Amino acid sequence: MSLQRTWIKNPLAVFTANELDARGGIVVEGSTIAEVLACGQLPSQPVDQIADATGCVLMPGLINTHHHFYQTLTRAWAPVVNVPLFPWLQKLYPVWARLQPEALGLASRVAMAELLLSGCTTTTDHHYLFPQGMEEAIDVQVEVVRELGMRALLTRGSMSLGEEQGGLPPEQTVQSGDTILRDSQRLIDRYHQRGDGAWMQIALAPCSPFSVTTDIMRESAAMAQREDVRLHTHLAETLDEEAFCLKMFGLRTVDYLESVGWLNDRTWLAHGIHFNADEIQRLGAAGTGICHCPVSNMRLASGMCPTRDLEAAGVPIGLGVDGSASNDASNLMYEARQALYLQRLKYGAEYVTPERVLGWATRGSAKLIGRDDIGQIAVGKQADLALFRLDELRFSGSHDPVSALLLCGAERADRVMVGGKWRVIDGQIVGMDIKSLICQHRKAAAALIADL
Ligand SMILES: Nc1nc2[nH]c(O)nc2c(=O)[nH]1
Repeated sequence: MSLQRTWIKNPLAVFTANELDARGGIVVEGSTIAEVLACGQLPSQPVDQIADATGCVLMPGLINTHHHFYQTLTRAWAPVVNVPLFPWLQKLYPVWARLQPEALGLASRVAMAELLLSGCTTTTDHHYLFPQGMEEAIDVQVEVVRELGMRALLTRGSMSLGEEQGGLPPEQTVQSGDTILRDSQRLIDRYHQRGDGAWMQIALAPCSPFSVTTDIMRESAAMAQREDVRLHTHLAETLDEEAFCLKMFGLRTVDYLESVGWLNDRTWLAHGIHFNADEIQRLGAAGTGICHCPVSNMRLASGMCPTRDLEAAGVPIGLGVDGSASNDASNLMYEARQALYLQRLKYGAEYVTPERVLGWATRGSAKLIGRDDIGQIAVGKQADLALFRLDELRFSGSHDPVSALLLCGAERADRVMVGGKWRVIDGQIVGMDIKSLICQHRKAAAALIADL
């Protein structure tokens, strides 16, 4: 049986994340991109369907490389609106310790729906809370990913260093090393897909230096190498974390990372702000990736990721929205806009261009999660695509369409395709009752903080 061929025709402009000319549109065959047409070029063979992209910017689906979906239940919670990371976490841990599977399912659905509507086709999630009753948290998320038809890299997060051992999280939120490793192995065996076109992948993600033991860092690295899966953690997010590492381990953060076997190209780090020049060179030599989370870094006043210095040293840069208790939006286009403006303050307008930032959100993010089959428009890549209409009021009078996406504040895709299937049409998620989801999610969010 021949595969269905769809010509996405007549785009106003195309951002390919490479040097290709795709002004003639692209042909999708089954789940992949079969033809990239230069200006005026026609498909080489007949097509079954035409998708009219008139007035739209066509681009690769965005890729989100850091999130905590469950935190959509604690957005804009008054007690933590005006505090930095450590007190923010200490106030929130007891709330999050109440999380149960149904609420996690709703939270994950809300986060992914927001991402999808912002043009995101692949997301990661860093889930590190497994209180009683939540042993199958990642399994719950797998079901939601499948329901929404996105690609995902779900990370098995963990916390094992409780307050009694000098860590930050309370005892009821930590697990034993054995439990963490057993579940990590189970999830890899059950869900991790390999190769081009993978829909579901698993990575290992001990939470942060102040919430996990060195043993679990080392053992996770060993398992990741044995199973060939990726490693993820928070690092160098705040100066409090740096002080913690110096006090607890007698090491700066990157030395600590190296000491536990993580300074390599299997690892990508969330935030990556507080590095010195030598550490930046070492991260680059190792090929360790950094996920820049500008909104969270501003919200928690954590600092500013040194993206240009990192890139100059060879560090791959991607983008992430971070958890919704510190952003509080799961909109990757909005995040890209914030990255553009924040980074311009440090590195100037000439370096921090819309194309560079969209590159971080697509091809750069793909590299962080070890994928070459997504994040750009080229023949043979997965047909993960986003189309943004530029006929809304906010774009009126704009000239350069790709720049306009960020400068005029695009926030909602008109159409989104994942692996050749339309998941968003006319700005609506296919088959999803958003009103009902909001109603259930709001109830779950209210229940989580009730009586506190
Ligand atoms: N922005 C965030 N940083 C963190 N560090 C840590 O241990 N947990 C978190 C988190 O949820 N968000």
